[in-house]
Amino acid sequence: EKKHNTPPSPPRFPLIGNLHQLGSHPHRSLCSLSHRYGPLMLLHFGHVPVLVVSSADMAQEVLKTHDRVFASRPRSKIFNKIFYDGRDVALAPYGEYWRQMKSVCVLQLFSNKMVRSFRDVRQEEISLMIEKIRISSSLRINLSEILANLTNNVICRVALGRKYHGKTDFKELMKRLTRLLGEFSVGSYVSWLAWIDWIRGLDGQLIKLSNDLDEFLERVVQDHVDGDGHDHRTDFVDVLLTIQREKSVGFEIDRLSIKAIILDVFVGGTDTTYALLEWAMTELLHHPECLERLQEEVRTICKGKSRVSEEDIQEMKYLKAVIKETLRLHPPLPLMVPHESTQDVKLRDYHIPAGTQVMINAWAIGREAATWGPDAEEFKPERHLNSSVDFRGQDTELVPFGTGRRICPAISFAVVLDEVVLANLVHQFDWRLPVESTEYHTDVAESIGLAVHRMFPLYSIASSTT
Ligand code: HEM
Repeated sequence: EKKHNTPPSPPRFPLIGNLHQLGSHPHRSLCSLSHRYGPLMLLHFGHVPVLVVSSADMAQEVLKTHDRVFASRPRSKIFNKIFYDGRDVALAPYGEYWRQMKSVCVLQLFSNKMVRSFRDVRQEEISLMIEKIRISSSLRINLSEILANLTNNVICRVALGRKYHGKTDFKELMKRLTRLLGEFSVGSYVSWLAWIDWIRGLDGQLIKLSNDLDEFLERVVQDHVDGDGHDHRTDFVDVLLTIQREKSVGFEIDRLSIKAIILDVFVGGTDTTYALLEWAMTELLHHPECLERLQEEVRTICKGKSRVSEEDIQEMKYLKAVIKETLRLHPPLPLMVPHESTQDVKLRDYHIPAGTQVMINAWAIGREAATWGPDAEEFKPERHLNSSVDFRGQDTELVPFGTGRRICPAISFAVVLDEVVLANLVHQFDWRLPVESTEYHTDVAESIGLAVHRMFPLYSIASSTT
């Protein structure tokens, strides 16, 4: 029998396979490896074979041509413990349950109508943020913290109907969750032995956290059932409870599914949406000429207005280019969410067996010189002004939200929020870096974990223009 052709693999160690090559920023290490071994590599994380995709062409093959074959997710004991055994959307295996839940997301939770209905939530939270910045005008502020709070507040109000403060603070739970998931992510598989020890230590934490999260979500859903303590606007829990009551989507959705979807919204939506804003401000502060150009656009279109509205945004071409360029260089989920194949398939000349895990390096694809030219590493929003390449799923050159069946269902939701926040920030204030930080920060350290934001907070100085 003819031997199957497998994609090129870097040499590996017994037991750990290629884990030692990942380092703390796997998207970067995998990108370098792909320069040597090609856009389709077969690595081994421990004993698990993982296919790594690092070019727009190969992403086209995997996520477009063979979309259906690669539309499942690897099962992970850890993630399943937290995410209600894959009853959420993001980690559900490909199949009927996932299809129904995804369509609830696309048609009901993140529809254009729904996104529009939260306009005043966004505006109110932006006004609160602007006031907070204004009282610290000319002082050094922790902009990262301000942006993280804003994102968290908006998503809390949209999903749960109100902000949750207090001792069993949801924010605190989310912090614990992100930290734990980050530690479990490939970035921390430092060495096999250390890894085993450390899994043991984390196990207890995991069970405790998963119980705390469930208790919190249970309370939120029960509050909604009882009609307690949230505002009159229809939030995500309301929508899901209505579907449950009316059995309106042709399948049973129970309380577990509701809690699982809400958890997805927080885990998938908060850090990502925040990271995009933080990177956009970081790049603008390092490229004053871009900041100036953006300010000129925003201030011309909103001349005489006290704030930027969501209609104004539609005309702001440079603003959209800034967001796009930030997503290209800093995709908040640089390795997206892992996929898994459900059938044997041939990719180019390679045989890929069913059950293969796949990582798509959106970060590497955004920096490919073949697509983006010799200045691919540079922040240049102008490059998008006369280009039709977009991130909404049609072009595999830019895949910060993925593409194909598993594409992020909340693109508009996230982008509208980030655009209107960014426009208001530069409309109301002039911005600069504190003197002591301008020199070192040309290559800003990235955090470790699934969603990549800055390792250290962005401090900056705002001066009010009004
Ligand atoms: C800038 C912000 C965001 C980015 C960059 C982002 C990126 C992504 C990516 C890369 C995927 C995986 C695609 C794939 O596997 O092929 C994804 C999936 C998903 N995202 Fe987002 N996302 C963002 C915001 C949000 C928000 C705000 C929400 C919810 C409120 C959300 C909910 C989801 C869900 C539920 C999935 C799973 C879809 C599925 O498995 O079928 N995302 N997102």
